[in-house]
Amino acid sequence: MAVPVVRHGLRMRKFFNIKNQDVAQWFPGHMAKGLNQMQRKLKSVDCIIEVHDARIPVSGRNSLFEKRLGLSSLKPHILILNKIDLADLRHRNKIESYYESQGVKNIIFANCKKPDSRGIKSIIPTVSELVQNAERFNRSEEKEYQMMVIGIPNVGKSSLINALRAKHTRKSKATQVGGLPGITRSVLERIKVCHHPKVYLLDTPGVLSPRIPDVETGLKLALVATIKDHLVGEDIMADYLLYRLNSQGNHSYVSYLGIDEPTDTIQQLLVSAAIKNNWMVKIRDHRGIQTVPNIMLSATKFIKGFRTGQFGTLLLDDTPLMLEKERNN
Ligand SMILES: Nc1nc2c(ncn2[C@@H]2O[C@H](COP(=O)(O)OP(=O)(O)OP(=O)(O)O)[C@@H](O)[C@H]2O)c(=O)[nH]1
Repeated sequence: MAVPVVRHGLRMRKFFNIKNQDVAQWFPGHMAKGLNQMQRKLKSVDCIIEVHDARIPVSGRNSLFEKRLGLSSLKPHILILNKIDLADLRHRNKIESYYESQGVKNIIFANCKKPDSRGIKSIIPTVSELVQNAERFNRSEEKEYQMMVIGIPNVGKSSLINALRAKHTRKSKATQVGGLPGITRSVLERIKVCHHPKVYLLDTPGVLSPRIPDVETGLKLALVATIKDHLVGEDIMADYLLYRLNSQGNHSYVSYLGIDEPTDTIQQLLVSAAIKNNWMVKIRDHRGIQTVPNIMLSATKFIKGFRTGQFGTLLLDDTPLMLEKERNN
């Protein structure tokens, strides 16, 4: 346990620290195939659209995309930071300058649930401009543009395709959207998303980086539903969420869970929430059948609160961390 400090009126741990976590076990396997497919299709692509979750604007991007697909060095590349309805973007300019220092120039903040929003509207014009100003190699005779949408699982790639299609063709859903990571598994599907100019998109399966660099990154990926909950454990995810909320002085979980006061002890939070909400479970022990607080249900509800925006807009990456990373590079 790290040394406690008082932050935002709450006595809490200074660092998030869990021991003996083998982060490698959180990697879901079955992911390498997707990248090979994408690499094979690269020749027929004019622009790469990478979607990432704006709540983790810096963490968790797959470094293999850069290595295997070249990104901006080979083809025009746009980074879409999606789910801005759930993300705290007060420091949007810091995110942009961080990426600028990394050579990522084209960033669009978007909400793929709103086809008529500003971010979504700006995508096709940005793509057209980038492609017109780029060397199209073997595709210079082609009138149509083809883009490939890439990203880690569950960041909204299929939703982006549906939003563009709804916006520019007035057609409804073309590709399946899911709340669980890894919905898009099939071969790359080619979908028309705009008539003028003619733009096609290739949907791709979500591909995580094969190496999760540290426990915190793994927990952020799990909280934004990129790694399946059971691989990580809802109790650990809930503990990290509590730590992040408390660090930001966000105690809105108190009223959401109906508990009496903020706490930095996950066990206390889960037990009190279960008792207050009557989330109980029957277990059998040496004394017979007992009714006890269902702390796993509390953890699931707490995480759901985060994912559905009940604690307001949030950022799981720290802006100072970005700046520190920037300095170290
Ligand atoms: N709140 C919010 N939810 C979004 C947004 N975009 C997508 N989602 C939700 O995020 C979840 C995943 O969306 P998908 O479009 O299936 O994500 P994907 O990247 O194609 O997922 P994989 O196929 O697993 O790689 C779904 O529940 C979507 O409804 C957004 O801008 N805001």
